[in-house]
Amino acid sequence: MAFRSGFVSIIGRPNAGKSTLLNALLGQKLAIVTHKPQTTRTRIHGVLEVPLKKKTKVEAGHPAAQVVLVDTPGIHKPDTQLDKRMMQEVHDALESRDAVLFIVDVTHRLPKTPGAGDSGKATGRMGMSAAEDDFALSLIKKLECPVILVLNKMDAIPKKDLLPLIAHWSTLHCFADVIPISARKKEGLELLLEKVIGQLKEGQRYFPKHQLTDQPERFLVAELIREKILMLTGEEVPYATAVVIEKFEEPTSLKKMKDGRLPVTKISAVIFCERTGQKAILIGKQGEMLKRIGTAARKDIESLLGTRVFLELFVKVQEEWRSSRGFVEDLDWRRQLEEIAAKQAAEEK
Ligand SMILES: Nc1nc2c(ncn2[C@@H]2O[C@H](COP(=O)(O)OP(=O)(O)OP(=O)(O)O)[C@@H](O)[C@H]2O)c(=O)[nH]1
Repeated sequence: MAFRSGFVSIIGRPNAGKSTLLNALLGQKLAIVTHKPQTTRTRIHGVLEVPLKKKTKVEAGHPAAQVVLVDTPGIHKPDTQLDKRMMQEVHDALESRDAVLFIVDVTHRLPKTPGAGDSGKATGRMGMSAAEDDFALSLIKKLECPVILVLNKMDAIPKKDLLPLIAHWSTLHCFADVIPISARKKEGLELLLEKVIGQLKEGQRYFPKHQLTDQPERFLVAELIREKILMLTGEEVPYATAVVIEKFEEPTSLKKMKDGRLPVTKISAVIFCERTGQKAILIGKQGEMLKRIGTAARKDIESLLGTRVFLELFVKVQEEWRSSRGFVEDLDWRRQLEEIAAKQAAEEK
């Protein structure tokens, strides 16, 4: 069976489990995950190498493949410049894809269908939920590539609820397949992969075999810091926060030092927030909150980089940055990368 390859975007509403699915398929934490909606702000490429699976009496099998998975921000109606940027990332991720995984959180109650008892009109939270589903569906309706419906969080509902869910979603769109999974428990992923590879065309690798992502480590580091802020602070603070790495000094060698300890990566990061009150929360009494964020992030960064890490964090106020187009665009890691390259080139001259 010839090698297959392709780009597969994972889209869905905030909190559906897109990042959890990406990490589960890759077997490695690439995207940050929290219980808070709108955790993911940019699209993340995760490169998955899948070995050949031979056909058996019970399984169809599949050829070897490279699947480039694209995690995206949750689909929502944009409000601020940051929201607009996040939705642009979703639209970009839907451009010329080989397949799309439309992921749905099955713990969301289904809106009532017309004629089922009362007026049939969904109101309140449920009505809003139906409107958000409609908005998400309107994006996939325009696609020409196959869309697989992924019913996630099956571990959290009774099995008997599956059929009504399939019936409901099948009336809304003609999906290439419907696969129930639990991304958290890693259930149903084999079948999902089989179906995904079934949609890919024969072709060469897009990325070298052992490359996990196109996102450089310094940006993964910024995300790990943001994840700890999301986990440790409440209310509006996490949403008003952006992390920018200002210094990222890697050790010259990854070999252990003479005293047997691992070498050190020196990192400085700025945490931007919108108001002085938020800054006070992020720093905490006698710097206690910033210390907790730093300690938690450092542990994860050390296991990502395989070195010890010296991490310095600073908090700065940038009023209403989420509504500033220029600031939001500067946060884009692809743009930051271009700027770093330009700066280095200027220094070398
Ligand atoms: N019970 C259960 N919870 C899950 C499952 N998959 C994800 N979750 C939880 O759902 C929450 C959201 O997961 P994420 O992976 O961050 O969701 P997302 O779609 O990437 O979210 P956004 O970045 O906000 O768009 C987290 O608390 C996850 O642990 C699952 O299969 N079962």
